[in-house]
Amino acid sequence: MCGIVGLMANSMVNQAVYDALTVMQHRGQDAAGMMTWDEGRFLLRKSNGLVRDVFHTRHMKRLRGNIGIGHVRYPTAGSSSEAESQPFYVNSPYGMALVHNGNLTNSDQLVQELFKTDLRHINTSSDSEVLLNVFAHELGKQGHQLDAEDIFDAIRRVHRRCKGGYAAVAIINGQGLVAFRDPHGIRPVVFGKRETPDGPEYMIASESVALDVAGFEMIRDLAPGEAVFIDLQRQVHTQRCAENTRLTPCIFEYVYLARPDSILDGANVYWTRMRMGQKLAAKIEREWADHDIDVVIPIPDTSRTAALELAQHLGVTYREGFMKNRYIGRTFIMPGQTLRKKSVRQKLNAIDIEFQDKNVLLVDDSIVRGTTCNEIIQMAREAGARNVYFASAAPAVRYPNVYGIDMPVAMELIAHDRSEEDVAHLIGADRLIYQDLDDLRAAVSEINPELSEFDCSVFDGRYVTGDIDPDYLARLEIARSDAARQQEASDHALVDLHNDTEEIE
Ligand SMILES: O=P(O)(O)OC[C@H]1O[C@H](OP(=O)(O)OP(=O)(O)O)[C@H](O)[C@@H]1O
Ligand SMILES: NC(=O)CC[C@H](N)C(=O)O
Ligand SMILES: [Mg+2]
Repeated sequence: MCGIVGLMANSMVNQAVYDALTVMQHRGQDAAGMMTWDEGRFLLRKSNGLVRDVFHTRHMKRLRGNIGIGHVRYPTAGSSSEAESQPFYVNSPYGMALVHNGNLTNSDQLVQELFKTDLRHINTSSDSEVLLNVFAHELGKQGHQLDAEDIFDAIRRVHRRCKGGYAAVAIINGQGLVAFRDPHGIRPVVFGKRETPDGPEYMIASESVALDVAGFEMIRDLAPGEAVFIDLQRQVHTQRCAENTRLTPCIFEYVYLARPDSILDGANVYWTRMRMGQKLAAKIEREWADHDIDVVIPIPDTSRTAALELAQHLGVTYREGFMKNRYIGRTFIMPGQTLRKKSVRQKLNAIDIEFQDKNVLLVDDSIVRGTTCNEIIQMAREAGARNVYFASAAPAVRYPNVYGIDMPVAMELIAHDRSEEDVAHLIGADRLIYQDLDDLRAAVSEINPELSEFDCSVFDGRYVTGDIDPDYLARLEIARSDAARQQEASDHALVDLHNDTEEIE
């Protein structure tokens, strides 16, 4: 899950793109980038780091133009080198730039096809460069006088060729801004409008919170397989560009990935997390009616919403027993296990009096590798807790993700091939309670009854695109385990637009 944004405005877009990326920083902390279009010229700045570190005043001054796209990256393919940060650019046809959230599952095959049949070279191991080149190649078949129908025809063929989860926004030189979403709607994308005295402006983004901060009214989510094209006259064209579409959004967006103040596919993320807390409380009442929990303590940040609701429904005191260092980012999306582990201790510190001689129920939104709960349970014991119970607002994460969340290796998941008792023992909890999958699904669909199906692959091993088999997962494991990535060189030279110099105009 990266964050993407596209903006067509009537004045310079650089600051609004920057602001949108800042509010989507939680979707990717490795790299950030922006490409603007200034009457026939693309301008680029991208680099490793947080938004505030990547864009300095001199870069912002250079990013001129009324159309722009931006990206915050959390790599799920290739390396975390600067060369693979986004946006990507190709000069033919027209000149195009693209940002992508998600992960293509047939990227290797597409690289071969692009090289052998389409005569296109992919210079990195990023699937997003592949997606851009497939789109560019298909657009190149449409002839000279491009209109909305031509763009939609090209996207129709992109959907036929590309498999996996993808939400993308692109600028086509001299034509406009275009966005599309995969036929299963796995990754989110919304678009909105803002009226100005000079006419309407449009923003497309991964999460509605980006529209909120910039004062855009949400129009709607893109439907699965749908594309939106905004031409230079600010005319909006939309079309469903895939057959057999089925909305099965990634349920992990509601559990952890998205900000609680976003609304995705008509479901308010905050409300869904409240429901998760309520349902978890009901499970505890069902299965452990005579519990002896003295206090419910959340593990900041994401679990707070569910934990407070859980405590209220159980009628147990809720206390903030862990203080979070606001300057440390999300640990789950950090690269490498050593860094993640170290960061949990730097990020969270216990307030001893909330633990001394108490039976505490620690609540997290999910347990993935077990990095956080391992450390936290130890900290609770060090702080004097009598018994440490642990509850997860999501079911056990047992299977790899292949659609844009970087958990590609089953063996790295603490619950893979293990019973709940085994996990409880391993993390050192006196009791462990996981949410049931049906309850998690209900927590979202009760908020928006039109949402009935989800990609729940990390919980049930069922991959909605139907192209994932054990061989695929075995190959992914070899390529993307933490161990494999440690060996990979991360300093590939940046081959891209050559206007990214440190020069000040
Ligand atoms: O079992 P693990 O592999 O540790 O992964 C799960 C943990 O990681 C996430 O927290 P994170 O620190 O990324 O972000 P947050 O501050 O939004 O909770 C999530 O909220 C869990 O706490
Ligand atoms: N998390 C994502 O959406 C990643 C996008 C893309 N696959 C990359 O690795 O850059
Ligand atoms: Mg957390």
